[in-house]
Amino acid sequence: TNKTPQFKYPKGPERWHENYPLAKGDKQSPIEINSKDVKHDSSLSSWHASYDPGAAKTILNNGRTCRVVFDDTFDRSVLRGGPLTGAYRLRQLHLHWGSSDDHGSEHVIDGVKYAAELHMVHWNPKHGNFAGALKQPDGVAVVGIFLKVGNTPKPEMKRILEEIDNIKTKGKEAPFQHFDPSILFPKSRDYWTYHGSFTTPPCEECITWILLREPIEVSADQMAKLRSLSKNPENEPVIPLVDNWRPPQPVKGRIVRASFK
Ligand SMILES: CN(C)c1nnc([C@H](N)S(N)(=O)=O)s1
Ligand SMILES: [Zn+2]
Repeated sequence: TNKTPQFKYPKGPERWHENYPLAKGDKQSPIEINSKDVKHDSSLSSWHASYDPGAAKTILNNGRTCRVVFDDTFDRSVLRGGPLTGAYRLRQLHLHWGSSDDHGSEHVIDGVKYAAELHMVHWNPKHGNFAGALKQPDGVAVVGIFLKVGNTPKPEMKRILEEIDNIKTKGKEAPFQHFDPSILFPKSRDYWTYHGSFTTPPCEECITWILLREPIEVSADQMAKLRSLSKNPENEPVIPLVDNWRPPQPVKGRIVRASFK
């Protein structure tokens, strides 16, 4: 039972376009990826992240997701290679998850919905600042990592989930330092890439998506921990922060390339 995703916006995803016209664009995200339609591109190089653990600053609950914010005032934590030209600066990471383990990811792979999807948002400094990058087709690069419930959970996820108790309600923020998000990467560097958008309004179509093929494992308890976050501010009636995912959008003829055969 995939309950309709809940969002902080007064309207659900089907009505976002009434206030955010881009939401009805031709390059919206997320999308369903079907391996039969994917094109292997042997010219795609491998991607490389060089993150400075000292760039991690805080973790916050913005009522929509839990987000770790990084210092992006210079090329301190960058992503290069793959489909990208130049170095993109890591700005923040956040997650999308469901109300149960059978759904929660935004992208759907060959019909599979993962329990959660982690996004690492990077921007291209050639566009001056983040706001400027949002207006460019090559402005932003998001690495997406799928999370599935398993018996050998990644110890590195613990760091983020340990902080959850300090940011239970909307607006809560806690220091989050000495954290290198590359420890969350799976073994394989295989990825799909396509051009799309932010999955929350205003849904700017400025994103080069790099979706890692190999999911990482989290435990059922870790998923329950994520679902213990609330959308409401402190001292207000509890609204569980779950199902903060946008449903797949029309592909509209876009080609999804794979770095692997
Ligand atoms: C402006 N920023 C950083 C973002 N806007 N929308 C975001 C979405 N959560 S996603 N999923 O990254 O497109 S992140
Ligand atoms: Zn996201």
